[in-house]
This record gives sequence, structure tokens and C-alpha cells, in this order.
Amino acid sequence: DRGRKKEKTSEKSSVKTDSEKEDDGIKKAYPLLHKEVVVVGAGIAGLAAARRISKDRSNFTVTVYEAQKNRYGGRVWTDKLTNMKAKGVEVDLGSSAFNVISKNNPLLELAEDFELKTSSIEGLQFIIPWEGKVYSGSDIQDITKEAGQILNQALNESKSWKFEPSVREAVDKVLHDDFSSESTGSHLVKCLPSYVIKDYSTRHYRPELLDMGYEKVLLDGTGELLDRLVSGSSEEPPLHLQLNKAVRQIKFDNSKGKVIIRFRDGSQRQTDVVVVAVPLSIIASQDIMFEPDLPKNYQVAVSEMGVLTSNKLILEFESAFWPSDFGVFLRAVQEDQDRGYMQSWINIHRLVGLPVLTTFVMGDSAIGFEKMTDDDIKQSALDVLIEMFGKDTVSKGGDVVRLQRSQWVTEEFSKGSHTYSKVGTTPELWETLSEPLCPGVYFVGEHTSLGEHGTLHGAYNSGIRAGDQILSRYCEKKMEEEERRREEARRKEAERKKKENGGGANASEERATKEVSLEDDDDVVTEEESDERKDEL
Ligand SMILES: Cc1cc2nc3c(=O)[nH]c(=O)nc-3n(C[C@H](O)[C@H](O)[C@H](O)COP(=O)(O)OP(=O)(O)OC[C@H]3O[C@@H](n4cnc5c(N)ncnc54)[C@H](O)[C@@H]3O)c2cc1C
Repeated sequence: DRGRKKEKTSEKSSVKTDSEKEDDGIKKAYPLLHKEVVVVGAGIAGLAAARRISKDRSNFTVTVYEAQKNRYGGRVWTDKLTNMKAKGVEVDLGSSAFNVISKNNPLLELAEDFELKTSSIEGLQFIIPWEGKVYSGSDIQDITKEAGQILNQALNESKSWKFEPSVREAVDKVLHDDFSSESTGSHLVKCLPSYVIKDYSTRHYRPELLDMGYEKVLLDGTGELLDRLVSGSSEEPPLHLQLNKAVRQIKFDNSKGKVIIRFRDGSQRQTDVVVVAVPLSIIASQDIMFEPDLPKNYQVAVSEMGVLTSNKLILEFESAFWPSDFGVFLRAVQEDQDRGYMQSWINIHRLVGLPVLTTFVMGDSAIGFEKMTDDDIKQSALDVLIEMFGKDTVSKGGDVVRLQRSQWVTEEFSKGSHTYSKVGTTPELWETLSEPLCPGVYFVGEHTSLGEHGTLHGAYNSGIRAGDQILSRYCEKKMEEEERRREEARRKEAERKKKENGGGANASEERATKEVSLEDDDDVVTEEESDERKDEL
């Protein structure tokens, strides 16, 4: 058996796959290029790019620089530093759920490859406090169906509006015209993040970007996935990663074909290729300066894209007082000012047996949330929970023994949670930011992911995209292609001139005219001008 296995392995190694053949082709075409790659930012996008590129160690050397002093991961933050005994999911202060309805989410498979345990957040309890109503099970199916009808009708009707309405405007119109705005489905649709964010676009609405499908979690916390990307495996060594290295300037030295990276600590280094993997807000706020400036269309894309504000709150009680058989508790609200504020609560107890609830604060209230003290937040959260479950029930939980909160809006190296489709923006913005600035600058991050912006898998996929482009010498090929086109244009122009000058009885006269017009640096010379100049001559 062992013999046969060996035979099989050697058979496998002698037959090259298409991608191996392509790799060989690339290496043949660009044999002498050993390139240094610098990745700026150790979020999932930067780490994915670095991991991808480091698979070709003979041709590339990769170093990742991260601004944070004591952690990497960016908007993935499984805060085990504050809570050393944490399993993981109960301390996830950033991204914590994989989208299961997205067609392009490789993270579940990756988690499986890394043998990380996942679990589903299943079962919704929907609470309308002012009506004293609590829905679950088959009721939820009916309510979800009605909410879906409202949303679909709103999106369809919005197509014929003269201007682009927000999801909220379109939904409100449908509720006003055709549904009761007091129906249970209408309360549910108003809990959707795309409704909570006042200017979420109807034109580019996709349910999996924000509203639906975020159901799978890693029990050890999302940070574990990033730890594996950094540490590698038996075949892949750890990534070369340096913390506490905030980049201040990225300067292109086109004459040498090099990029100079300057750090806040005063040091600098040179590289062939840089992968810019920092959040959009960091570029927008010019915390990193580019020299020369980014092209105009990049600057427009950076300034026009919407950046969402959202935060997370984690509360641990002495014991779990909430119903054990639901994954999510969703609270409807009446007042616009309450939308997005602690509406959705995740039952962590069901996942890891700890008496922990996490909730979200989204939109405008996420900004005010960061100014509140821990005590104020605790009191406010208890008020909300009492509204949802009743005072007697909540008092069974005892004291809050742990409170952890994110501050993504004022967090120095994030300045916001993620990009979203704002009214008036077009897909071209994301497309622009995903295009490398050849010869040596590649952009990655959720904000460069056209169809999956704002998501964890979108950020990961963007890193893989840039990694593949660098491995396949995207810029070299693009520049060669541009040079070939220029050469072709020059050749055609020369042929055209030759034809013009070579034919006809007055060829020498015409040639003289042409020479005059070429000496003069006007681009276009009219016939009359040409005649006048002939006369002058
Ligand atoms: C509260 C919250 C909940 C979320 N929940 C989900 C979810 O459940 N599912 C989902 O799919 N998505 C979720 N997201 C979105 C997801 O977290 C992001 O889309 C994704 O993590 C972005 O990854 P990134 O690599 O593009 O950027 P980041 O993770 O932000 O990485 C950028 C890195 O660059 C570093 N950096 C910044 N400036 C510099 C500098 N000057 N020099 C060097 N390094 C620098 C930063 O410190 C950071 O490490 C959530 C986001 C938030 C905020």
C-alpha cells in the first residue's frame, strides 16, 4: 500500500497543474526579478496578501508593518489581552460572524482547513416592548415574509423614482402607501441595518452586504483565523510581521522603480512593491501621505465613499437570565433616535456556556456611545434589557461582572467601522480603489472589494486578489502592454506619414509643408495654415 501511495505521489508531482504551468511561464518571462514586498497594515486583507505572496519565497520577500503596539488584526479584535482566560467568541470586539449567504466567502472553508470550530447563531426572538409582544418560531417566519415583501416592493418601486432614494425613504413610502406602518413586519424591516443607516443606497442594495446571512462564528474567536494566517503551517513559515510601525509616508521613486516607506518613528525603507492595507478612513484623513499625490479619481473615490460608524458592547453577568434557546434577541424601537442602539443582542451563553450577551450600536448613536462612561453604558444597557425581558428576569442575572466595548470611530488606526453603499455612490468607486497604481502600489482592504465591501470575506478576498496580481506580475504585464500599445501607435503614425509623404506629384512640396508643421509644435495644422506657411516659405 505504502509503495502504491509513493507511486501516486511521484506521479502527482511529475504532472503539472494549469496554474503550475502558468507559474513556470511567468518565471520564464521574468526570470531575474526578486522583489521585496511591504504590506502596510496587518488586518485580514494585508495578512491574506502577505500569506499569498509568501508562497513564492524564491521570488518574493514579504514584510508586514502594523501600526498597533500590541496586536494585529485591525477590525478583527479578539481581546484576549484584557481577558487572558477567554475562549474567544465572548471577547470579539470587531468582526465576529461569517456571512453564509454570500456566494464568494472562502472563510468557512479556510476555518475548516485550520481545524477551527464553528457554530451557528440560530433562532430569533423578536420583541416589541411597547406592545408587550414577543415572537419566535413559526411567527417569525410569517413576520420575516412580510418584512421581505415590504423591502422588495420598496426596492422595486425605488427604481422608477427620479432621484435615488435611501432604503429608509423607499421603505417609508411603501409603508405609507400599501402596508400598515404598525404591522409586525414593518417593525422588523425597520430593524435592518440598511434602514437604520439613513442614507443607504437602494440602487446597489445587496442583502448579504449588511442585512442578512451573518450566522457562523468561530468559537475561539475570529482572531484565531488571523493567528493562523500569521503563524503558517508546517510547510509555511510564519509571516515576517512588525508591530508598532505606523507608516507616515509612501513615496514613489519612479526613476528607480522603487517605493520609499517612511515610518512615524523616523525610520524608512525602500521596497519594490507596497500593498496598502489600511482602512479607507486612514487614507481619507491623510494619516498616510502619498508622494506624488494619489491620482484624482482615487482621491474622489476616497472622499465620496460612505464609512459606517458602529460599535460593540460585551456584558458578562453572574448568571444567564435570558431564554436559553435563541441565538439572537431583536428589539423593535419606536423613535428614530433609538434606531441602531442596542437593538440586536447575541446569546453567547448558547455558544460557549458563559453568561455573556453582546450587542451593537450603529449609526449616529455609535459616536455618542464612545463619549459615554462605562457606568453610563452599563445603566443604559440594563434599562434596555429590562425593557426587553422585564425587571424581575434581569435581576436574576446578578451584577455585570465584565463590560467591554469597542471604540472604532475614535480608534486611531481605524476611524470608523467599514464602508457602505451611500446614496449617490457608484460601484466605480470601489473599482477604482481596487486598481493597482503601477509599477508598485497595490490597494487592499474591504473598501477595495467591489461586491463584498464592508465584510470580512471581502477584505480577505481583496488580499488574495492583490497577492495573485503580484505573483502573476500584473503591473509588469500591464506596463509592457501599455508600452506595446504606444509602440503600435508610433508605428501606425509613422506609416501614415510615410504614406502621405510618399504618394502624389507634389510629394516633395507636401513633405516640406509637413516638416514646417512638425517644427512648429502645434498638434494640428489646417490646410489653410499649411498653405499660408507654404506661401511664407
Ligand atoms: C464592530 C464591527 C463588527 C463587524 N462585524 C462583521 C461581521 O460580523 N462580519 C463581517 O463579515 N464583517 C464584519 N465587520 C467588518 C470587518 O471587520 C471588516 O470589513 C474587515 O475586518 C476589514 O479588514 P481590513 O483588512 O480591510 O482592514 P483592518 O482590519 O482595519 O486592517 C487595517 C490595518 O491597518 C493598520 N493600520 C492603520 N493605519 C496604519 C499605518 N499608518 N501604518 C501601519 N498600519 C496601519 C490597522 O491598525 C489595521 O490593523 C465588522 C466591523 C466592525 C467594526
